[in-house]
Amino acid sequence: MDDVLQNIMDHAVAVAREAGQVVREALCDEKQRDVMTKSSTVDLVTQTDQRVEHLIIQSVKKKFPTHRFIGEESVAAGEACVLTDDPTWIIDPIDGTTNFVHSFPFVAVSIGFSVDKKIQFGVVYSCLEDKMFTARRVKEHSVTENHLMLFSSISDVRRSIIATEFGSNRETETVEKIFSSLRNILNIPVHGVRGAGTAAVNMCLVASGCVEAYYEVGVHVWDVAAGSVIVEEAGGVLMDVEGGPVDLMSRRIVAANNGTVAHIVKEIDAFSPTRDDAPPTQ
Ligand SMILES: O=P([O-])([O-])O[C@@H]1[C@@H](O)[C@H](O)[C@@H](O)[C@H](O)[C@@H]1O
Ligand SMILES: [Mg+2]
Ligand SMILES: [Mg+2]
Repeated sequence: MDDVLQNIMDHAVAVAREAGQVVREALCDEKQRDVMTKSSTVDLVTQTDQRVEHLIIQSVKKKFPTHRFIGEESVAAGEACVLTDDPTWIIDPIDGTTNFVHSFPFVAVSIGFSVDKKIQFGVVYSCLEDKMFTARRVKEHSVTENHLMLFSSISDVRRSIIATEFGSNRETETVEKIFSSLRNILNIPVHGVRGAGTAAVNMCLVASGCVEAYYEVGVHVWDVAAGSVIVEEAGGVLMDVEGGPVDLMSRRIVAANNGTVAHIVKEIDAFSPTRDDAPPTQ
């Protein structure tokens, strides 16, 4: 399986880089950043998100015709978000669409690959920074990135920077929960709170020692699938926001450099969005 998996991963890296070039070119063309909305007026999508996802899926289908897909924009168009044991590509064609629309410099192509419901490798290409983060689930740590800094060994959360996002749900109750968690984290106190505007890049910031932890409630499996293996293979830990094992379909995640910092979970005012794999409502 090793050579076969490496061949698949090599293709993921190549198609992520190709997709990143499409994103960079689209950034220069207002039309290709025209905004449409999905679950809320601030949950943005553009024709470029859709075009990049199509490019990736068609490229993979040619080489690996039996593989399955979970793509953010395919799910938005009505495809089921169901993870089977089959080889499955979990794709966020543009993670950080709001950043893309506003030319804010953190925009990633995120590709996770699953077999037997386990993420085998992750590829996150931060395409405006031209940083390619990859990791493959093997015994030894396998994270590669051309700018990887030292993984953070900080275990005192009062000396940490924590990353999070405000998401795209503006319902009063959700916003209250988000600010309640933010207040609790800030009052630890931590050195700072940051957000790149993309879950995948936030997780790569954990893996590269730039922040000590990232948490969010409201993400989707395509936001975090690739980053999950990049964090773990860098030596980090994943957890649910209330502690316990992470469930990538639950829309809740903590990614931390170590188990001590992961205890920020006790500060998070958790809630449970509708799961990614929930049956469609009639
Ligand atoms: O939509 P997208 O840009 O692919 O992904 C984004 C995530 O990376 C981010 O963590 C979340 O807060 C945003 O609401 C959005 O979901
Ligand atoms: Mg995303
Ligand atoms: Mg996206």
